[in-house]
Amino acid sequence: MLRLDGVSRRYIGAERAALDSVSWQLRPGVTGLVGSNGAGKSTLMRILTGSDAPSEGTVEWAGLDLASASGRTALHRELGYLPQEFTVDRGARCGDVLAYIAWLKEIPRADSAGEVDRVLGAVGLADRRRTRVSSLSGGMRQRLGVAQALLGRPTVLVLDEPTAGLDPRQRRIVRDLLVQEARRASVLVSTHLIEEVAALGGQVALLDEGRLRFTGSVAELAGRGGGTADSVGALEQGIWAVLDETEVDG
Ligand SMILES: Nc1ncnc2c1ncn2[C@@H]1O[C@H](COP(=O)(O)OP(=O)(O)OP(=O)(O)O)[C@@H](O)[C@H]1O
Repeated sequence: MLRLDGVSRRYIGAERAALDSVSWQLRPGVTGLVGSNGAGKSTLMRILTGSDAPSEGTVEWAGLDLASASGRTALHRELGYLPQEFTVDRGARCGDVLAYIAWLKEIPRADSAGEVDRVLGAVGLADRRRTRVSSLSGGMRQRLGVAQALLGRPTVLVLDEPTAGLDPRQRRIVRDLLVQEARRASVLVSTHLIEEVAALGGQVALLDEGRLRFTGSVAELAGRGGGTADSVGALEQGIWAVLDETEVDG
């Protein structure tokens, strides 16, 4: 279980904490992470994956503190992460990029080629193994980023806006893929699209100005908005209701 306890993150010179006393754990299945621009979603994801350290509080994976090298190593064996800015050598071929990441992930050499083909197929890039990254469209590059996160069948998947820049059909392909992955993994997906949260189902975590304002199921959040989980309008209303409630509570 990946877990945050009292986590805050203050960037030097910033007026407020990017994350403020967040205690939370990532559950099995899919969780949509929502919040407005600057709410702290990417910061939370960097801290959860051990890419950044909290200013206060602890992050634990399977009982090990991510402040320790052993904790980070244990997590990285199980983790697939798509950071907000996924950058790779544009001159490299897609298959080589993935083979290199497979090597970093310590996937056995005998399995590497098969695994590269599997993840390329999963994101609809099966025919792009020898294509250079520079020749991909923006949406294809984004899907390559999703593909690298899937290498090695991780049990924890953290994806920062994986469907950003994808057309509706591709968004759906990636979304269905994540729902499928969530049958055997804990999947955290940040998004600005409420309809995406509805389509993913599962859990929702709502961040606002660095504070975790809601965690619960899509159905619960929609219920706060006076509707059912399949209603995007009810989910939007639910988010507003949560933010209003918290303001009143101070
Ligand atoms: N490296 C940094 N240095 C200083 N401030 C930062 C840094 N990274 C993020 N911030 C600030 O921390 C806050 C949270 O940013 P973060 O990127 O985590 O939000 P977000 O919810 O992912 O936003 P978006 O939806 O726009 O991607 C913002 O106020 C941002 O300006």
